[in-house]
Amino acid sequence: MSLHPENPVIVALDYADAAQALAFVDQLEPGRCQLKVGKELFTRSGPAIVETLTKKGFNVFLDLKFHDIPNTTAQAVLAAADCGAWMVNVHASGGRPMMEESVKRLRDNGHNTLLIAVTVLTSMNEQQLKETGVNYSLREQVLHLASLTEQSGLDGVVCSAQEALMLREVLPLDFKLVTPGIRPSFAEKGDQMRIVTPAQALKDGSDYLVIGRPITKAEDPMQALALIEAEIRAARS
Ligand SMILES: O=c1ccn([C@@H]2O[C@H](COP(=O)(O)O)[C@@H](O)[C@H]2O)c(=O)[nH]1
Repeated sequence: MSLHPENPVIVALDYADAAQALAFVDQLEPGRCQLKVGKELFTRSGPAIVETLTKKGFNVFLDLKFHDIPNTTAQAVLAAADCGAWMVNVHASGGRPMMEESVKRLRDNGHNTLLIAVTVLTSMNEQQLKETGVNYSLREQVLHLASLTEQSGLDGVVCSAQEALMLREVLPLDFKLVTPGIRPSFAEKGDQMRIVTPAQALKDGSDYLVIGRPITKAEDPMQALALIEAEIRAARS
């Protein structure tokens, strides 16, 4: 089994501006969940939003999925850590030198920020992956990129919880599996292809469940979060 954190939910704050994000966050007590700042909110509101959420006592996953040459990526990862992010990420398909340089740059500068890598986006299926020129099956590609990520010294990967059981069999217990594409039974699939319920994701070895629209677009976001937490408690009892 993996070393599950007590509160595994990472809420994706995919809001158009800081005011909307903070209106949601102000209803939460720190420690109840982690928060994710992604490309939309970061591009609209800048690094200040990470500092604000961190000062409120939340762990912030800055999900900018860097993918560039090693030096550029490493400097961007360092900048993300300097903002106070608890977790940052790159695309594993950027390759070993890019990942090794990024983790080295973080540690050389005294950061213990978690660095993880995206394997195959949870919005992709077999056919879409093939169209990008990858000839491995989707599961083979996830396994291949997760192994490369682990060999490059990173802390974990972003994958679908559909791949969690497979990865848990071969990767160390403390290697983090961060899984978007989480859909409780009451939520719509939207553009996600490889979806799993919160309870099943934890059962199969996910460490963190990234959940956006099922909470943020719900009629009552706090009630949606409470329902998900209840499902998690039941799965653990
Ligand atoms: O493979 C990936 C990597 C990142 N994401 C991000 O997670 C959230 C999921 O939001 P939902 O609304 O629950 O679908 C979103 O911010 C994505 O950018 C992902 O979905 N898949």
